[in-house]
Amino acid sequence: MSHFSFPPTAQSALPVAIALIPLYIVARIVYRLTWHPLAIIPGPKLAASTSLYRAYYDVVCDGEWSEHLHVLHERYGTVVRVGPNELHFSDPNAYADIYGTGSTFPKDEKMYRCFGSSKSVFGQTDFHQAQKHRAALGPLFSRRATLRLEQEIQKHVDHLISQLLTYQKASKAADLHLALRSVTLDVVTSYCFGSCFNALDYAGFAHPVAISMDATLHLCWLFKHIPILRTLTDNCPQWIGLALMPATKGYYDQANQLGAQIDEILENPQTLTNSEHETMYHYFIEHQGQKHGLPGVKREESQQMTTQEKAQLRLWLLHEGLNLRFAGSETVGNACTLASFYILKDQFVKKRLVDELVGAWPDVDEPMGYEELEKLPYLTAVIKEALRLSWGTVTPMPRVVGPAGGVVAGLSLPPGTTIAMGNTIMHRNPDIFPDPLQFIPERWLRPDSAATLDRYLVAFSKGPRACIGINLAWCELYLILGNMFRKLELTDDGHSSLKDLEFREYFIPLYRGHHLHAYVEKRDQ
Ligand code: HEM
Repeated sequence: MSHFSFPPTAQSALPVAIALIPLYIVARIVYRLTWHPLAIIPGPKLAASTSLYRAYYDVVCDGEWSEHLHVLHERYGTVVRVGPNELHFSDPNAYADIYGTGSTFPKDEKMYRCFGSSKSVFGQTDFHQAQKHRAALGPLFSRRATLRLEQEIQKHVDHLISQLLTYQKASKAADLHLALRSVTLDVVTSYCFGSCFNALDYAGFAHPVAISMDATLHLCWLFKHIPILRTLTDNCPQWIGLALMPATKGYYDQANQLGAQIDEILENPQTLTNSEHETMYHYFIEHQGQKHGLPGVKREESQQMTTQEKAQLRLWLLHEGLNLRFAGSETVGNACTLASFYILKDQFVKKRLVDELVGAWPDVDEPMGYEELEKLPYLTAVIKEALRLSWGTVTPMPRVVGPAGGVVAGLSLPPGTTIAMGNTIMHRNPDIFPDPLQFIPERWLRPDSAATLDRYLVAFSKGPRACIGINLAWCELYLILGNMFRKLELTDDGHSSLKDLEFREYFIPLYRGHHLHAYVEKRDQ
């Protein structure tokens, strides 16, 4: 007998255990289809049986889930069981119950861990822990703080205009998609970290971070459905990651850059005094961190921190930084690109917008601030419509019902149920937004629109986990679009079509079509 053979009992138990696996799987499926508390909710049987149903649409169909949800609601009604433990809603009232004021549902760990920033405000799934983070970071994004930093934002917008004007001399079309991605990247990095990526200075606006995002975003669904891949990626040496996926270079570059900045600050917090304005580091390190029970530190105490404490704080700041960079640039960039697309395609919209801007801002050499721009009704309507059709996030943001159960749209839900309602479902509801796929700024000009429409614009989500950067986002949208269409005569190069706005769903929309390009001239009057 071999020295390595199993004892007789284990030897006979192993085949039995193997034989029981299929039985267990079948029993689980039967349970899910019959006795499970969600068994009465309509939906595809396959979805109720296994989460591989969703994985198929996420991974194999390349980010097709949110589109598939529209089909499911057509077929099954306003509540659909889309996974063994998961419901998706389309009733507009459900949105308020899931996300609105008073909602304390935690975020779904299975989804949010795939982004690899669990310590950030965004990645914090626990409701109460997230509120502490929001209390610490919130003041950086208050309206007052944004107004204080308006000139900083304007500086980048001015640079965008002058960089676009270089295309006038070169007589070639500028890549507006990358230009807008670059300006939002520069704004968010200088606003949050006090050190700018200078993406606008790259030839063709092709900063590696702007490029790498599109090239790596699709990995998130693999990470979600095979979590070990996330763990391996986070822990493997960078050179292996780079060898396997050269497109991750931009991601690693920014993580290294941010990491170096954090190390410097932790080593010598006095460097914060040299900063031109307050950044996320000031809010966490100086004012708020400790106050809210987070691993914050006061400047003078940082020298006494143990290596372990420093590592904890470093990871926390890194996650926050990486997330803010992502959350703050792609979203605003997408909304600006989409607005530009429709403005350039529709001469009526363009004329009405330019007329309004020229009328309100006759002398282009005089600055026009955010607070004046936000009073312009047509510009406001264009921005709202662009937010509606750029969706914010396109993946329904999953929340989990707590141990006490919950009620959504009048339906009682058992503990542990994952619930969501996607922004595309809300923004494409024809009862709220007739002709939902058409870009119609005029819908926001109706006298009753503030009362009837505003609450259904959910691009920033709603409630206690809504976008923390909303004030900064609005300010950027007004300054970028207001300045671009007042100061420049932009003409579509004729190569983009509606097809290019078709997206794959990777939490945010991923546009793979031809980038919007435009010829640029200076507007004289
Ligand atoms: C047009 C621009 C923007 C849109 C449409 C947008 C949309 C959203 C949405 C829908 C969420 C909720 C995500 C979820 O529940 O999983 C969110 C959260 C968040 N956003 Fe934004 N966002 C924008 C700009 C920004 C900016 C400029 C920043 C900051 C630099 C920012 C930072 C955040 C953060 C930190 C969260 C997480 C909040 C939490 O989980 O409590 N966003 N955003």
